[in-house]
Amino acid sequence: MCILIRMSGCTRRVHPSRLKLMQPRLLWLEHRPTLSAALRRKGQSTGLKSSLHPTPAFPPRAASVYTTVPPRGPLRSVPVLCSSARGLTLTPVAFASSSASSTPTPAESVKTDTPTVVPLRDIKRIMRLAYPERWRLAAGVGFLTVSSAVTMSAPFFLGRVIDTIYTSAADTESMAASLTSLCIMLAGVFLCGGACNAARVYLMESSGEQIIRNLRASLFSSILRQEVAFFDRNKTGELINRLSSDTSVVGSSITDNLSDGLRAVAQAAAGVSMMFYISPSLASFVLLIVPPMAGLAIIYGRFLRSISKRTQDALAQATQLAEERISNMRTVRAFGKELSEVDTYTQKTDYVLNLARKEAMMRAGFFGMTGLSGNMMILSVLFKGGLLTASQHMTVGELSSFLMYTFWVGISIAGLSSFYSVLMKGFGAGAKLWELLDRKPEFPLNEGRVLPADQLKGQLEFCDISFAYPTRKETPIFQNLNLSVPAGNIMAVVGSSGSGKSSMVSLLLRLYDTDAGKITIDGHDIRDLNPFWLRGHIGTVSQEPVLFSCSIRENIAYGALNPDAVTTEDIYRAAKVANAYDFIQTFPKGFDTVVGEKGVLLSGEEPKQQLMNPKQPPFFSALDAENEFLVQEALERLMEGRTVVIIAHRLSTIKNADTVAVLDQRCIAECGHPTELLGNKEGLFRKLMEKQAFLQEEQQRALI
Ligand SMILES: Nc1ncnc2c1ncn2[C@@H]1O[C@H](COP(=O)(O)OP(=O)(O)OP(=O)(O)O)[C@@H](O)[C@H]1O
Repeated sequence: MCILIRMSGCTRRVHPSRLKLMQPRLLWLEHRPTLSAALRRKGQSTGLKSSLHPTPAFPPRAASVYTTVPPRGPLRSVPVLCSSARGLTLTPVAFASSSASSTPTPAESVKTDTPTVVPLRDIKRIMRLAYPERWRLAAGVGFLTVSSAVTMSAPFFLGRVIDTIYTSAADTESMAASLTSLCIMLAGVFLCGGACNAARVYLMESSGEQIIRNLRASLFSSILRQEVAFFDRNKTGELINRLSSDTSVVGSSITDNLSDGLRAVAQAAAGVSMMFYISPSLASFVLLIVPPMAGLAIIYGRFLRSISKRTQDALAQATQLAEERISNMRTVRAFGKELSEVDTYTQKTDYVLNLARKEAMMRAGFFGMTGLSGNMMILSVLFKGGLLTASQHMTVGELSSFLMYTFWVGISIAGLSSFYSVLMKGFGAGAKLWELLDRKPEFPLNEGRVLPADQLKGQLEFCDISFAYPTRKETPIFQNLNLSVPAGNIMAVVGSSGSGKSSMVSLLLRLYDTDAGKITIDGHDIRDLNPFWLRGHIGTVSQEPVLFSCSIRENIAYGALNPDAVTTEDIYRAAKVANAYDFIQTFPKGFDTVVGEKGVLLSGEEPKQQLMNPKQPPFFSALDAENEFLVQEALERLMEGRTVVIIAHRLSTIKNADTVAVLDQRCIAECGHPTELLGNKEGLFRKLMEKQAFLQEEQQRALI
């Protein structure tokens, strides 16, 4: 449909390659955001910038950007060739907006209250999660029942063995016969129990992993569907922590743990029943200890649930910090902040440690109590059971069986308390996950009108637009902004840093909705259009290149609607249209060169040409001049017949535009043909251009 171009103050050209696989009607090229812009986005003052040098209207940029737009077909992203200190890189760029991340306001953050009782809906959520695995889990429970029955029958039969030894001690032969048959039978039963136990563990663990995987997939899908403002409020590291750590805590709380918990319940129930069967009076006496222990377990479980939630939140914050610093390592290194960042991270992890210590204290007290009560139970059995045996009310075998059941019941109660505590941890960690999973995005991803291809001309209208970012409602970016871009025209948008050039593009891509006014494409309000379709018809090219850590081939194919259906010929054709084919072929692995995260490995790959002739001037600087022409040419080809919005600072780029719009004071202050606007000596555009020219001269002089 149309093309949006954002360009910086230095050399920049456009290079078409991935866009070959798509058909945008609008392309946007963007420059690298400045430090001042980054600071502004964080809501900080720009004092640093003004103390270093006067705020330029168009700050000089460090990198050149080459971008291309493909011809027909659905557009998802745009490859960018970027010549910088790292060398020349090729990148797919889907959205070039330099979005700001700002601290979530308490009202906007996901709620964090922990109710003291597990709400029924949380239990239902957990059950729903386990539902797809119901058959495996049911089979697991079946095997569990058999293996528990075997385990719990063991003390009874072992008691019989003891009684056989004692009662038939006089008749050695019959004792040996009974003992042999009993032992053979018991060995068979135990073998069967062992097999059932193994089957139970396998079924429960594999369905556990499946549940965790389903949970992660649903969560990731829910996160990716959220509107862009959601990501301004919720930080990447935190979301990643939810995806990795919280899902695992929740998943294991309902699988391995559930399996162990069920086993503990079954064994405790069977054990208690057998204790009553053998000696009701002794069982009533021994089990008096259970009610106080159960009360203690409930209090402990509640504490655990709340502390687990706090621990997961604290961990998410620590991960957020680590993610942000590691992904901006160059900035950290440039400012020599490694040690202070380590301190900050250590403080965050210290907080996690403090919470873990509190949990450890409670755990120590609780498990100390359960251990003590278990031993007290055994002691009481020996005491009272010994008296009953002495008074001939119990045989030695019965006492032995009873003692073993007491052991089992003790172990099962300990297992139950551990099950309960892990389950409570799961509920604690799950609170935030449910909110993320249930969150409805503010705008739909793939709903709304789709215009027939023949109706699409690419006329853009910004009508009375007022807008402020959701995280900074008090700072309006636009107020009653009006701008019209006729279909097929090239419109250059200029303005000082922070005047809202990128924000205009974000609104056009419907990354945010306007507060008032509307944006139309061929007279259709973009809010009525399907956002997925809309973005598919807008090519955006940013100066800030984004490469995924896979091969150049995969990076180019990323732009296609169905990357798996893209053939090698498609990739080569796209690269040729972008004038990037020869350049890519110079790498030893050609299109299979793995570019590494953000493309860093690409600069490490020495092109063959340089390897062959080390005396040649550095490859990239030689290629730059050549590429400048190639990319410019490719871009010009691609701009034909499309509406193009260029965000640029250099007069050489702007003067080819049909119209220039100058952004100032939250609206379009001047609009007209570049020559006409330059003719107005008092005009804002003229002043901006003079400042730019001055800066370039200054730059040149500094370089000399
Ligand atoms: N996601 C965001 N959340 C909050 N504020 C933002 C966001 N993105 C940009 N801003 C703010 O909006 C204002 C306009 O930013 P924008 O990036 O559109 O300006 P620009 O003219 O493109 O600037 P530059 O040329 O320096 O990139 C700035 O004050 C910026 O801090």
